Amino acid sequence: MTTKLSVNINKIATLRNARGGDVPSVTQIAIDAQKFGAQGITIHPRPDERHITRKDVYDLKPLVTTEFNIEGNPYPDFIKMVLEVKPEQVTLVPDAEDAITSNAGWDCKTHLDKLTDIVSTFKNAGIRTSIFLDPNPEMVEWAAKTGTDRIELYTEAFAKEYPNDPEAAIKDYYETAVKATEFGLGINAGHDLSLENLKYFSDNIPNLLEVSIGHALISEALYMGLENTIQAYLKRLAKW
Ligand SMILES: CC(=O)[C@@H](O)[C@H](O)COP(=O)(O)O
Ligand SMILES: NCC(=O)COP(=O)(O)O
Repeated sequence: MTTKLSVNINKIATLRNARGGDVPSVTQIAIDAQKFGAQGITIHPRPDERHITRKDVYDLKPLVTTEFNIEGNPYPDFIKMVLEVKPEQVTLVPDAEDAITSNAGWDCKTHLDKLTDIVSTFKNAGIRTSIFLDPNPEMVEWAAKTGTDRIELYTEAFAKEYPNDPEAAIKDYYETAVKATEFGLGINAGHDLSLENLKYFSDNIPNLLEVSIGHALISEALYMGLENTIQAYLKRLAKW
């Protein structure tokens, strides 16, 4: 089983918004990223529209011919928009409106009733659900109780520790992935994954279905070009 690469294009919108026009075009990048081999497009429309706007979400829907993954904190407006757009997947992320970026996974035990209700709403609409989760094996059981299809391993801690001690960096993620498989949950991963750390991560996490990567990938594309960068990521994920 090869892990799918979903390219997060938030940072294209960041650059576009810097001048208020349509350069670079978020929609054209989505088309081209898929042409270059991306197996999904991920966006994270935040309430302040710092990068991806609501308009982007609707504009992108007909253009994503691979898999469309919309991430966000399930505020009522977010839920309404996702139900209207109907992406292949929605990823629930518990970040505060003013957070500089996503910075934690869900406490599924504390928020069990809320998450169960939201997961059910999306699944009844035919949208696959994924819950952003810290690498904590004990949280997997609570994630499973929500009825979610998948978890997304929040990989910032791995990315930070990997250069110093790869085995220590992967340990909790491996154990969480094993537990997720035991509970029948699909496994996604994302946040701060890069060309440097991705192969080690994907080689050591069993049953990894999808990685969503944006910040590093778009930054690396400034030097290598988008097509070369996407191809380099796909090579890291290939299981020869
Ligand atoms: C959930 C996650 O870790 C990232 O997908 C997040 O979307 C990054 O958001 P920013 O691009 O706003 O940093
Ligand atoms: N879910 C993670 C994602 O979509 C991209 O995170 P990052 O690569 O921008 O840190």
